[in-house]
Amino acid sequence: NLSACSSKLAFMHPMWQEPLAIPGGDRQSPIDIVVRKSVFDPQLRPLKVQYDPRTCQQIWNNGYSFLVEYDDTTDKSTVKGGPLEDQFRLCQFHFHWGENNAWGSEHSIDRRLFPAELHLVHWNSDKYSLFEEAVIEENGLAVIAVFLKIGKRHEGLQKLVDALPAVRHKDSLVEFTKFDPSCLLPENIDDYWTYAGSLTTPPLTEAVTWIVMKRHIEVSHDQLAVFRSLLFTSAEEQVQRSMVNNFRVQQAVKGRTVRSSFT
Ligand SMILES: NS(=O)(=O)c1c(F)c(F)c(-n2cc(CC3CCCCC3)nn2)c(F)c1F
Ligand SMILES: [Zn+2]
Repeated sequence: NLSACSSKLAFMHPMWQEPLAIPGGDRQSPIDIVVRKSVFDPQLRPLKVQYDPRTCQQIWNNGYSFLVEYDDTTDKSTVKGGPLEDQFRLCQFHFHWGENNAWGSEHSIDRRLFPAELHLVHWNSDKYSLFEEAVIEENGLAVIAVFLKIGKRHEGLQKLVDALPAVRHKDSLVEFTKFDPSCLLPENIDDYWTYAGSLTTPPLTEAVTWIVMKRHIEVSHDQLAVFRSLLFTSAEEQVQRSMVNNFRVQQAVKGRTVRSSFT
């Protein structure tokens, strides 16, 4: 059962050494979302997502995940509404996944883990002029999280899967264009949980408004297996390490309220 697996997770080697001092430390991510403790907020509006596939530029392996990066010099691919007061520009999306299908997501719903989790990273272009600026501000980023389940093949994802062998090693980069990330969103994006959190990778800054989708998407076993063929290590390193279990350990909720857009 999953509880046994999650306790086993505790003994797994986390992807990186957790820093001793964390900035602030009272709104860290990821967390377990306890559904019965979430609070319905009728003032949460529908999310407005507008992505232009022409802003898609490249994929690179940063040694934590593979990032699909977008041109964020104009407001062509944006998210607003929902819990957001401002407009946020898409800068990249990436995933977190496990060594098998029993775990891999960063967030969980009532302790239920998923085999993988998609993060669409946006920064507040109403208040800041660069991602690097926004990443240290408390209302700087908005990340949309979508859980992945194993099931039927995801046709839209296949173009991305086919490009992954070209970025197998850390620091490799390949041109990747005309990809519309809205194909990775569930049909219904009106049902989500939202809470104040942080980046789950360094610099772990407490800059993120998290928007966690209630509905998951399906990808095939073979598609997810290609994610696991990536490497944490660069081509020069002697010992190659498979890029798997690239999720952070879950953090204390510390009195935060998780709001839901649905009852
Ligand atoms: N899991 S997450 O929380 O959705 C998540 C994010 F939100 C991120 F912003 C990043 N992120 C990290 C950098 C390096 C920057 C290098 C310049 C200084 C700022 C960090 N680029 N994007 C990231 F890697 C990630 F995993
Ligand atoms: Zn992430």
